Amino acid sequence: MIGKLNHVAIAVPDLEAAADLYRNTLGATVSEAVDQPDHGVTTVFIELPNTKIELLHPLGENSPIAGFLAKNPAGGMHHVCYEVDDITAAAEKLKADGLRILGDGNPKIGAHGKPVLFLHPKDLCGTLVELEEV
Ligand SMILES: CC[C@@H](C(=O)O)C(=O)SCCNC(=O)CCNC(=O)[C@H](O)C(C)(C)COP(=O)(O)OP(=O)(O)OC[C@H]1O[C@@H](n2cnc3c(N)ncnc32)[C@H](O)[C@@H]1OP(=O)(O)O
Ligand SMILES: [Co+2]
Repeated sequence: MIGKLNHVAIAVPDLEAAADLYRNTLGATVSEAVDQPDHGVTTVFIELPNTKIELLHPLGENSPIAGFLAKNPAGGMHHVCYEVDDITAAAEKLKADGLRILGDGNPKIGAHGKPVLFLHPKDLCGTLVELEEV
């Protein structure tokens, strides 16, 4: 069911410093910061030859990444995102297999304008997984 690795997300306490590090020290192609109010985060995307890195910083008072950054104040790897062809079919199969879909259970439009959803980290080897329909 899952296809390509779309991105690996890293939560960071200082988005500008992290973007500078990837741009100037690691020599990567780094986007501008974009607020994602529907997701409670600000994102910066880094283009790599075979995938993307998503830098995440909390936006607003109820950011879903606030707890993670409180536990990991220096930042850390937050989620991996796998591509799927049909997110509704994927969600139905995963629910039938007992995995918990986070939020209201329905896909939302993600940073690339495509439907995304998240699966509980305790159901997937301690790793928060995002699915993106491509
Ligand atoms: C920009 C849009 C989109 C895109 O297109 O790319 C994005 O990427 S948006 C990214 C931000 N959005 C989300 O992460 C949405 C889904 N996440 C959530 O709903 C929450 O973050 C969460 C997974 C439910 C965790 O919320 P939290 O408030 O931290 O809850 P708990 O404290 O109850 O955590 C439960 C349990 O899970 C552990 N945990 C939390 N976060 C992670 C994580 N990222 N990876 C692995 N494990 C995680 C947490 O430590 C708790 O464990 P215990 O302490 O053992 O109970
Ligand atoms: Co993501």
